[in-house]
Amino acid sequence: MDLETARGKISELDRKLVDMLNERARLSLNVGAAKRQWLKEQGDEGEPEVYVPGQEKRVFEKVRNLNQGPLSAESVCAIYREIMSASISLQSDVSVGYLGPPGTFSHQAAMKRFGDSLAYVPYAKIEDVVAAAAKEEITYGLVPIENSTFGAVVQTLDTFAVEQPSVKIRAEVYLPVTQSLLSRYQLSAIRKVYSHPQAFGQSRQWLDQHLPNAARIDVSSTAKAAELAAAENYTAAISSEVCASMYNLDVVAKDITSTKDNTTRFFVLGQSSDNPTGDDKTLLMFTVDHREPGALCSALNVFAKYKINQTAINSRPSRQRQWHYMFFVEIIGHEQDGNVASALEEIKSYCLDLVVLGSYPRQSY
Ligand SMILES: O=C(O)C(=O)C[C@]1(C(=O)O)C=C[C@@H](O)C=C1
Repeated sequence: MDLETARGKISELDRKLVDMLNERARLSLNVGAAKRQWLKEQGDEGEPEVYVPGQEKRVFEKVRNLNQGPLSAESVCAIYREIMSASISLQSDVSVGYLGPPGTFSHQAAMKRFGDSLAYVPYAKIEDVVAAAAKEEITYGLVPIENSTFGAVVQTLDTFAVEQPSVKIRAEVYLPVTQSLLSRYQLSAIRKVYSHPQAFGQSRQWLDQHLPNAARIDVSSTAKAAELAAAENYTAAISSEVCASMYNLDVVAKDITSTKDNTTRFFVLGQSSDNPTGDDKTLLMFTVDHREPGALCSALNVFAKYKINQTAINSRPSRQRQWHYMFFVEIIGHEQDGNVASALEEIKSYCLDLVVLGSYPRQSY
């Protein structure tokens, strides 16, 4: 086929594609109206949830399976990400808060999950993102929960303990994370390194080897670190490569993370969890009476009894009583699944307080 013919055919197809995209958009408006109507029938005058992670997972799985190439599954999914982003923004004005400034891994994870058509709002602290989501200053908030190299993000767990009744986890997002050393200086001239404690933890071996004498200063985010390194002499930041161009820095060393496949998991917080999809996880937060021998063990045994798998367990000081802990346990299943509901009922007798932080579709990306 010659150039002119091929371009002519593409142009014809583009016309059809735009028509079809708009047809899909009109259907999405119908979906929005149907959700509103359903809520009204339930006597709820509030706004329906526009972002439905379970439905998006089904759409992504379907288009992946339908795809015959030559486009890669990733390309088709990226296109669909933007189609659904536009669909969300058509249904409602949706804003997503994240730990800023722009360029942080939280920002990248938010963009990965919500696409280009929504409004993004940076906050200086994880606590501020959670509080903003709780007050509905933003529609959704995105917070880091754990990293595959350095473990739990304790600020997020501690914030859940404070804000727990007012936000629900709605979705999880995984983002591959590559840390780099950014600076205006060569390695030998660097005296001080700024970064977030998580990024220092993920790059400790490289730093010990290559910059053992440079001071390591914790700041609120990796993008904040880049901003500071751009303004101060003889300093560097451990940050994302994205921040090099954003803050006018050079990439002095690329991929300094201690482990391969370093990945951070994030939660999307909103007003409610999604409906069960048949493949969900649930995060619980509880305390047990530590004067009772084996209290934690008795609580966890309930999950074994109902054949519920636990995927993670973390503990944080309760801050109410010394040597008293808040446990965070993630299990397979949805709060509304029969076996989970029964286990939650039973486990209450072993817990001083039990909060379901949310149920969300299981993701691998
Ligand atoms: O099915 C829905 O609930 C929709 O709002 C439609 C749609 C889509 O465009 O496919 C849009 C946003 C949701 O996150 C999921 C799916």
